[in-house]
Amino acid sequence: MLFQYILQFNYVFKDAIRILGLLIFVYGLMHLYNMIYCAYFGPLNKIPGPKTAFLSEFFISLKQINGQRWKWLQYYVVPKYGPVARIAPKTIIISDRDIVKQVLVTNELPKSSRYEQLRDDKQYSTLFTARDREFHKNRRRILSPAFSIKHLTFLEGFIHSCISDLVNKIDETIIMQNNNNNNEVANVDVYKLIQLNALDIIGEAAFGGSFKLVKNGDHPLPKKVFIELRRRVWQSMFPFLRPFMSVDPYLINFMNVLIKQRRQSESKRKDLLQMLLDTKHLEGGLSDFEVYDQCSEFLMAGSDSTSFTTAMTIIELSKNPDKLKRLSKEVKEALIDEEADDNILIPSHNKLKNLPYLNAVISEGLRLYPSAIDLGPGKQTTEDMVIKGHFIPKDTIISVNIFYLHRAKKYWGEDSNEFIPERWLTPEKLPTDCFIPFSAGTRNCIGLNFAWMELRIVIATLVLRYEFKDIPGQDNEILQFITSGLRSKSHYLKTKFKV
Ligand code: HEM
Repeated sequence: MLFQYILQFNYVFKDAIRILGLLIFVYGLMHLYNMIYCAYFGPLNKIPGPKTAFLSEFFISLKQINGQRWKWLQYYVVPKYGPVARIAPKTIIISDRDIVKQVLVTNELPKSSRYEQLRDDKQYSTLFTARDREFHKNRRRILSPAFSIKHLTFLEGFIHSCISDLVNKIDETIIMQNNNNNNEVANVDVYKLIQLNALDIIGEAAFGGSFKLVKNGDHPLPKKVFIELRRRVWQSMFPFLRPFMSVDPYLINFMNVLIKQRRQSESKRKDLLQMLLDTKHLEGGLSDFEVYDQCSEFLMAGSDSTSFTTAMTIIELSKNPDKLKRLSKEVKEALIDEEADDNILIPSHNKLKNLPYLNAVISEGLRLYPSAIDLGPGKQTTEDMVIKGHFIPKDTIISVNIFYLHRAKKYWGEDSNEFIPERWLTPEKLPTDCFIPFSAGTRNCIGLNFAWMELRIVIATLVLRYEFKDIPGQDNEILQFITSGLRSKSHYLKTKFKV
């Protein structure tokens, strides 16, 4: 009896396995058919591009993981396939000024669904990851006062206090390397220090106080936030990993304590954190979780981006002594009657904001080294459309090639890859619509004014106090994950005090 039962169960079990196998096979076949159909016969098949990349997102995800996606696009895909190229089953990259304008400004296409994967909690969007037009408009309206010209004066104080740490650190390095002789040259890792300085500034502006990274070299919070960013990038590329990856409780605890302390404290700093907390009573104001989420976003969006441009601009100046000299002369003359505080002169933004050569140098830095090389997660079409003769079906993801627009010879001339700030002194001759380091349209960077202020003050302080000379032969390979940076995370310059 038992034997018969086992035998019968065995038959049923085997049949079930066979049916399951057949179902999996049919599903696989359908999936393969869909993949091949979408790749080579679907509505995007007229757009040129590397054929293997049409089959699956996997190819581009692999390049994204090791930071090389941008190089593949700039030096292989765009030269070979032109201004509208297909780089994945449903993704194209555009490298044409008119098309970019249409996508970002005229049609204002919404962000792609990939931004949802970058959220901590899929239900809660931040300003950066918002897709719904109305939600974004409302959130932007609420957050804009924190970045307004009026509020920048409060934020400027935070920048100043962090820059004194930066200057003290560089001074200390010069003095230490030269056995207390102030007139000698030292090798200073300017790239690294500028990166730490930008994090300290965001710490001051959005987390209640500087992380003191320049001074002490370490603080767990920024490290954890960047691990968190990596987690989100991974889950955006491989959504099935989401259930296995959770946010580090340290981050939430840190912010919870900070928010609680701030709510209880009498004296309120006028920083970004406070501005966000004060929205609680407004319509559409932020909950405590959203304040935490938004501040973390400022840290991710506002530190590496600003520090990359600042550092690369200083590195370019160190390779171009005549331009460095011209800039420091302009800054020095503008500050002739400014008093140094504790022997450190950190210029006020008011004195710097209209200096033509300083602005030209920064624009050139932003042009050659835009931290958002292309708007990777992209925009998404909401209906079929024709762009400059190309049929683009609904739900296509469109990546915007900022790097190409900034460097194309056809827009900027034969010297487009060279660092020539002078070109900005006659802006009427420039293709300014091809200059979009902060993106364009309603989804442009909310931190634009803050970033410009930081760039001006940091660069002016440094060129006023030090002479820099490049040390050739260092690894200058750029990697791009969400923002870009040097692979080596360091670049040394020969640095000495100005006489
Ligand atoms: C040189 C420095 C910076 C550059 C080049 C830059 C660039 C950009 C770009 C290209 C975007 C559009 C991204 C997209 O569409 O996916 C953006 C958006 C954004 N940036 Fe920046 N950024 C900089 C500094 C900052 C700073 C300092 C902050 C904040 C403290 C910040 C916060 C944001 C936020 C919150 C958004 C989303 C805005 C929205 O969707 O309304 N950025 N930035």
